[in-house]
Amino acid sequence: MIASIRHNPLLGLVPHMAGEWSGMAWTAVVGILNNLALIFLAVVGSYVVALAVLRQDVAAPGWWAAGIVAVILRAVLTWHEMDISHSIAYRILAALRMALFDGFARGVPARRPGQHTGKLAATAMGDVEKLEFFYAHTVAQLAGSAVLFVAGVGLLVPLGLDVAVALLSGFVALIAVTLPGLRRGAELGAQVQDAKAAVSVLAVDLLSGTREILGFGLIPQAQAQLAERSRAVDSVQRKLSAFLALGSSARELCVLGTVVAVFLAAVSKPGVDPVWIPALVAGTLTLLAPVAEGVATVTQLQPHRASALRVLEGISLAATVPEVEAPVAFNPSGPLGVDVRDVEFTYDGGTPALRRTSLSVAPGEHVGISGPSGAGKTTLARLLLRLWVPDSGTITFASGDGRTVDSWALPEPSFRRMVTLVEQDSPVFHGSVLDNMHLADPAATEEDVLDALDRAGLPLGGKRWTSGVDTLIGEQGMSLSGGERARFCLARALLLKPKLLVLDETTASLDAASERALLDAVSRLAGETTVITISHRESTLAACDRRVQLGV
Ligand SMILES: Nc1ncnc2c1ncn2[C@@H]1O[C@H](COP(=O)(O)OP(=O)(O)OP(=O)(O)O)[C@@H](O)[C@H]1O
Repeated sequence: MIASIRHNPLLGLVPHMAGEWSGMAWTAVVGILNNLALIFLAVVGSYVVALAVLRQDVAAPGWWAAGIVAVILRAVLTWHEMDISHSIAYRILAALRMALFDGFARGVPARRPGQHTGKLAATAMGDVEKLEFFYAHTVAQLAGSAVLFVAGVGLLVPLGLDVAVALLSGFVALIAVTLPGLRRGAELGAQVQDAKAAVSVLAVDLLSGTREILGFGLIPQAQAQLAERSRAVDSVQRKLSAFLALGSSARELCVLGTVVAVFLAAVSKPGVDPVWIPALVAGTLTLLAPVAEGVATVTQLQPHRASALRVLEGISLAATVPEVEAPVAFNPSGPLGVDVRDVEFTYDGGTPALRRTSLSVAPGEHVGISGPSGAGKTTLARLLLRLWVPDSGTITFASGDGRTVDSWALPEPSFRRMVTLVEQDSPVFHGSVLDNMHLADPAATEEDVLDALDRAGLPLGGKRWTSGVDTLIGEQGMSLSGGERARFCLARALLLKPKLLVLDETTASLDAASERALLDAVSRLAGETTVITISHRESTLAACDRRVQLGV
């Protein structure tokens, strides 16, 4: 798949905008009609002027009427062309971004060291915007100028083969002056893209490290780094702009030369009425100008191709987990037991993170898992959550009445409601309490949310929560204390009434009182939820029915 899209990524993206094909074709038709109206206007205008200058004659009313109709048509068609290409552009933007975020959602949990949010953001923003204009406008423009050019050459043939050949030679010259710069243009285009992605990567790093930057007094260095990378974009962008301007001037010279050649070929032809010569020149000029632009566009497609490749790679990110092929209905009313049998897991290119591990947890049991740093405790939690697939071994769930099912046979939606994870740094998003709770369960009512918060030991009372579930908690949950945040994330998980709850170092950074409040909340789940608590803290492990040591 990746090999074939590498070959022609611009074509590879076309199926992802299937809903817009007819709109794109219609834009091309409107573009052709608009260009035709322009050519017609140039021809009529030149004819009327030539008649007045060369013959001191006034054109018949029909010519004036035709000119006025052409002006009105131009105005209407230009507006319509812009209108439809803008609305298609927005829809293409949305279609590509949705496909891209789908890909990110599938593939990003695997997080390889080379992956960076800044690069992904640059792809989702810059690359998609560049492509949106290309598909919504440029493709139609290219198709339109190609159709008109072929028609124009055909129309000139009856006037004389040499006139048509002059026009064709102009086209060849346009390509000839553009081709030598192809590679350099591609190199500069790629450099611009890389430089922009580097700014995006740095911006994401700086934003996520704001506290460290302030804490270590690194503001001048951060500003200098950002300025340096921005200057790098500016410098390479200026080189590219100068290079493109040079190419554009060369093509304008070709257009001028072609117009002169057509003029000479036409005037040397006996029987051609001189009053039509200016019209022929104007027609040639208006026909050739968009072709020159089209040649420039086609030969400068490398950055678009590179953008399309990045977007396609994002869209086609391999899923970190396979689709459930033969889903099994399994929805016990009570807590879920779990049997981990000989499970092994290694991250891409790494050493084994979890070595041959077996563990049994009975329905309703509260088991504590400890072990040295790097033993694979978090990895096990993520395997239990089906974020990754074990390299070998099995994970089986069991109901209280003894029925069992392979983890990978459970349909995704019911699995996500039954098994849930709260980590030490579970994300809390910008927005209200309710917004955050709706991430877990979009159908949760205010009462459900208040109940879950109560059960997690964080009742919304007092001045702090005057707006109740509408209280804003700020980006990354910045207005919550560590203890509140842990209970808030626990409440979000409890909203789902999970049958297996995995807590990964949830109490790690809490003081004794906050830890107690959270453990009390967990102990109230006894009988309805199986709990696996991963922790280094003796006090947290002491609250478990049983302990298991990993990596010894
Ligand atoms: N995304 C990843 N890519 C590559 N290697 C990873 C990744 N995540 C963890 N590892 C490696 O896998 C091993 C197990 O990590 P894991 O986080 O599961 O250990 P842990 O027992 O939870 O450690 P700690 O107690 O320090 O949290 C470690 O050697 C770690 O470096």
